[in-house]
Amino acid sequence: MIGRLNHVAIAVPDLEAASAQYRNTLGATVGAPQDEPDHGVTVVFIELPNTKIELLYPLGDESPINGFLEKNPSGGIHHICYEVDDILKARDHLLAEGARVLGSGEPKIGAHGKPVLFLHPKDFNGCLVELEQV
Ligand SMILES: C[C@H](C(=O)O)C(=O)SCCNC(=O)CCNC(=O)[C@H](O)C(C)(C)COP(=O)(O)OP(=O)(O)OC[C@H]1O[C@@H](n2cnc3c(N)ncnc32)[C@H](O)[C@@H]1OP(=O)(O)O
Ligand SMILES: [Co+2]
Repeated sequence: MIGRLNHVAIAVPDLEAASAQYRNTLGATVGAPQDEPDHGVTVVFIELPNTKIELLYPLGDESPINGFLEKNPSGGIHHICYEVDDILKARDHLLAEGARVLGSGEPKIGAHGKPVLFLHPKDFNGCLVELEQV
């Protein structure tokens, strides 16, 4: 069911500084900030040869990243995103397996314009999992 690793997301306390560090210190190809109001984040994607890094910064008071940064003020790995062919089929399988799908359970459109869902970290070894239909 899960396919390629689409991205690894890192919540950062300073998006500009983290972007400059990846661009200048790590010599990576760093995209422009992208507001995702539906998800309460501003994201920056870093293209790697085999996957992407998604830098996450809170957008708005309700952002799910605020709580994470309060607990982890210097930032940290926030989630990993796996690709799936059919997100509704994957969701129904996961629900049947007893996993918790976060939010309404209906996919939202993510930063790549594709449907995404999130699975509770407590069900996956303390790791917040995102699924993206590609
Ligand atoms: C758009 C873009 C894209 O790629 O397209 C994105 O990714 S958007 C990315 C932003 N969107 C999301 O993250 C949506 C999914 N996230 C959520 O629904 C929520 O953040 C959540 C349910 C994971 C956590 O909600 P919360 O922070 O209010 O809840 P709590 O603080 O009570 O956390 C409950 C327990 O989960 C743990 N916990 C919280 N967040 C994480 C995380 N990222 N990774 C691992 N564990 C986590 C807490 O430490 C706590 O553990 P303990 O009980 O042991 O203390
Ligand atoms: Co993501």
